[in-house]
Amino acid sequence: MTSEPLKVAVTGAAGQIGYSLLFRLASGALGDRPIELRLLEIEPALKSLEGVVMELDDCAFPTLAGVEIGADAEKIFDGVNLALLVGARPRGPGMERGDLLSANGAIFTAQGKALNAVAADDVRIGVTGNPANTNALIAMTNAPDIPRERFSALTRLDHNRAISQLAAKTGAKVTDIKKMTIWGNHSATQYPDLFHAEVNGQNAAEAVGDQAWLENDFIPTVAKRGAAIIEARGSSSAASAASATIDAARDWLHGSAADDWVSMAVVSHGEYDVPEGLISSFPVTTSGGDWSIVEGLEIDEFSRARIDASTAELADERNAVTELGLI
Ligand SMILES: NC(=O)c1ccc[n+]([C@@H]2O[C@H](COP(=O)([O-])OP(=O)(O)OC[C@H]3O[C@@H](n4cnc5c(N)ncnc54)[C@H](O)[C@@H]3O)[C@@H](O)[C@H]2O)c1
Ligand SMILES: O=C(O)C[C@H](O)C(=O)O
Repeated sequence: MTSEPLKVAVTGAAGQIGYSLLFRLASGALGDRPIELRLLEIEPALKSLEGVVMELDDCAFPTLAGVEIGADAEKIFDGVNLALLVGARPRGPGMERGDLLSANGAIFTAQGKALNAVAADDVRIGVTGNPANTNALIAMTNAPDIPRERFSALTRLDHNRAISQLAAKTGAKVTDIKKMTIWGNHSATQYPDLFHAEVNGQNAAEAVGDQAWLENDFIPTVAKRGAAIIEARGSSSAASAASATIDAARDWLHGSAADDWVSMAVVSHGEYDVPEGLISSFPVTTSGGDWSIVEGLEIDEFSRARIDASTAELADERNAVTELGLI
């Protein structure tokens, strides 16, 4: 195994999510391999980022091999093995994530181009900044030399939220819950699926045995959790988003558990009739740095309608960013 540091870029590093994410990355959340952080920010935020770097230094983390900061994407992304694209404006109260398309889309055009030019051959790119799926699509389209399968958008937070809600409902431990799936967009149309999930080996929908709860409580609670947090905190989820960003990156690099799968928004090749080329959330397993969509699940009418609604929204977002000239 190489002891060369893993070069990890984080954008928006001086933001809320960055303030949690950087310390977890630096303290070994991705494993024992030393890590070199490459932190990208806009010029006005660099001073604040310098303060965060002082704090990173002060932690004396054994796994932190170096930190570089800057506002030039081509310098910061040079040779990176993992790029976590967090930097983007968050939504405020009353906004939908799709409202951020034009505000944030341009960031991902430029960053996709920069990654295409200078990232390491083995780069993996995880997009957390909203609207995450379509931002990942923009970055992917602007990076034609990087395989499309190296891009993903974060739906792991939704996945974790769904596990937590189901555990609370059934009295099970979160570790007793397997095979959770989030389908579609990281938005209010997402579909958290209990029909393929398991609680202690039992089908989750059967274990719950309460279709009204599933439809009127579970699905909307998970899908609208981001808005509930904005309403309560006055700003969007940060520590939980950082934690999910790490869960997703760790499983992508090191592999998912043998008896389980995870949710990742990845490029569709037409699986489950999701239109080709969209970045949509699927059940995936990961191994050796690659993901594969779990195939062969039976999709009933209830699930079909919800997957179709969310992927229709993704197709609309793709049309919108095409019209904006971003892809
Ligand atoms: N996918 C998810 O599950 C999920 C969860 C929570 C938040 N988010 C999203 O993550 C994003 C960041 O959230 P936050 O709370 O950290 O926001 P924040 O406003 O606290 O931080 C964003 C940071 O990005 C920086 N930035 C802006 N443009 C940039 C650019 N071109 N290059 C580099 N940095 C840039 C800003 O200066 C700022 O420091 C938002 O879009 C938010 O909606 C996604
Ligand atoms: O909801 C938001 O805008 C923030 C984030 O995407 C979340 O799900 O918490």
